[in-house]
Amino acid sequence: MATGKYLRWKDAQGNEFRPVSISGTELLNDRLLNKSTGFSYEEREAFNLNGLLPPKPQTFEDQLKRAYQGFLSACSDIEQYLFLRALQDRNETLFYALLSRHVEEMTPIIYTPTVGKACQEFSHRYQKARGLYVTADNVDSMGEMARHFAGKEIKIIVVTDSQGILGLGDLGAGGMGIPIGKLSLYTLGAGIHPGHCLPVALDVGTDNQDLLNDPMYLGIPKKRMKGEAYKLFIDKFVQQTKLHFPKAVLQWEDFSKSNAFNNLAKYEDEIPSFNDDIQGTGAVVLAGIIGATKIKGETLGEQIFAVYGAGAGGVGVADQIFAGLLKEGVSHQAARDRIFILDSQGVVFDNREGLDEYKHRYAKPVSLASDWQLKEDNKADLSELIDNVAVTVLLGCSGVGGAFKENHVKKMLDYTQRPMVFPLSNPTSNCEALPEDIYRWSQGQAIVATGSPFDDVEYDGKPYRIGQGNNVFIFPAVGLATIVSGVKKITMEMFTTASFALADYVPQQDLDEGCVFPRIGELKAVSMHVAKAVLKQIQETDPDGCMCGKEIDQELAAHMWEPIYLPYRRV
Ligand SMILES: NC(=O)c1ccc[n+]([C@@H]2O[C@H](COP(=O)([O-])OP(=O)(O)OC[C@H]3O[C@@H](n4cnc5c(N)ncnc54)[C@H](O)[C@@H]3O)[C@@H](O)[C@H]2O)c1
Ligand SMILES: O=C(O)C[C@H](O)C(=O)O
Ligand SMILES: [Mn+2]
Repeated sequence: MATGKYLRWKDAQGNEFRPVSISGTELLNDRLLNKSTGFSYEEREAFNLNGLLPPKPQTFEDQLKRAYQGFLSACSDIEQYLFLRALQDRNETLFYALLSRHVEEMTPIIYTPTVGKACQEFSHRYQKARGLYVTADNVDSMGEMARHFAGKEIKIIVVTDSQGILGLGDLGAGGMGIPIGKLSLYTLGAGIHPGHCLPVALDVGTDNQDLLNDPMYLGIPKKRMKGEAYKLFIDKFVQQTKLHFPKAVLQWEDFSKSNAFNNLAKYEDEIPSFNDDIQGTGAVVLAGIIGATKIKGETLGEQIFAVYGAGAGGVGVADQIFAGLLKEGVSHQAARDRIFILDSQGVVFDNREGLDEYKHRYAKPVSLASDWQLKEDNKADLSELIDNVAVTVLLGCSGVGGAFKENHVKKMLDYTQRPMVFPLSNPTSNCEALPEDIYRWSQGQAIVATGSPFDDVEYDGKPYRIGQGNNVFIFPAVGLATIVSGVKKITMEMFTTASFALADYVPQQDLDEGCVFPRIGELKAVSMHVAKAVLKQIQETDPDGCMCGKEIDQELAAHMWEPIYLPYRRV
């Protein structure tokens, strides 16, 4: 639990209280300690708050009511986002209590899809400082910057360089919205104390010309740092992080594909870290596929997979499917043979010049297509792949809205009664197909999941709930398990375990109705279930290691933060 200013103590009678040493406006301006109108008469007296608040203290429930009214009176999704962010910056306890009472309604506001718009409009909507902006000019002084967070014991950092924000691309300094949103889900979903969370934006410039042309742009108005200079900068950032935030787990988020793979490979043995787009996405998608195979009464090894989009998400998904196939006993070669990846040039064949390193393992021999009818020799697009290969699982990680068409889904029905069609790209406008179209094209037979949230769809008089295949069902749990256990390396096996645990969580009734993911409203229960499974695996893999002799439930409970007010006593 939190140290320093945010301690929880018990007195001799067993009454819990928080020892607080600050007072007056300093206390009201501390987002982790502020109770605002919730300070009692006694606390107002003890903490020098007289005259600083409207006279009548309010109950927590009334504060929540007022906050919810404020949320509802905001007239658009972005206004609601700004309302919630402002509340978060004033009073985190109230913010998380409100969120936890309205998870389904508010997650799409603080997270995908609205957070995408907030990142795009960042410079025009900026309100208050949060997190760290690390640049080439200040990276060497991270020690000094870290002092602002002294006493908070940073345990989880989500960092982006903003080059691949969702499917929206390079958003420069505006990408900061993503670490802030992801970390809110760490607290909401995994109970991590908000004081332990640090959002970081690495501002290395931007290649987004619209931002560079915008006089209001708040980031460094220069082209992106690249090559050796970029690598050196990232290295400095990691070394400084290890030094000044020695307890932190590092989550890489929304880096462009090559940097995503390179940074992960370079540092995963050096600092407990993972790339959410690669590994979190891989695990969540495998879970959905496992659920769908249960619906179909088939195995993973009976499927043929087309992963549309061969970047961080797509190759991460391919890697995790590969691991799932191996776990089922399928051979390396047979597993590779069943996974096709496509990028902007179509199916990845081995005749490509300058093929990116991370795509090699799924490149298919071009001879495979020798008898395919192709518009262009040795090149196959998605239609041509599905015309020639009995694809049963179609996964979208391309960021290309509307890329999945009727002919793709219809053709899959020739190969299987229940095709899996997961358009996973975010935000909503980048989704490869609308769920209602997929149901129409497949006469309700497709098993559908999307990355962004969608309302239920009615087809042929029957309602369908659209499962959200989003890494939110994985990263808070894996991050929590890492923090709780103190493991030094986050492994592929931890993600595979998380994936099977998530699949296990989905009740048979949901599967019967064709839905392979839990409701977002269950995020906390899901995260606890998945984190437990990962902790168990850590314990079993290394019985003498960091989880030796520890009771998992107790360890988890000791890390849980609840958004409630404790009485304050002056120290
Ligand atoms: N649901 C989730 O949890 C989740 C997780 C991660 C990423 N995503 C989404 O996946 C998308 C991609 O993210 P990323 O981080 O992998 O990006 P990325 O840039 O690393 O990869 C995008 C890939 O799509 C390919 N592509 C682009 N245009 C294409 C086209 N016309 N046809 C086929 N392929 C094309 C690119 O070549 C690249 O291989 C984004 O929209 C993102 O929101 C979703
Ligand atoms: O942020 C999300 O909603 C999921 C994922 O990390 C993405 O980049 O799209
Ligand atoms: Mn992401």
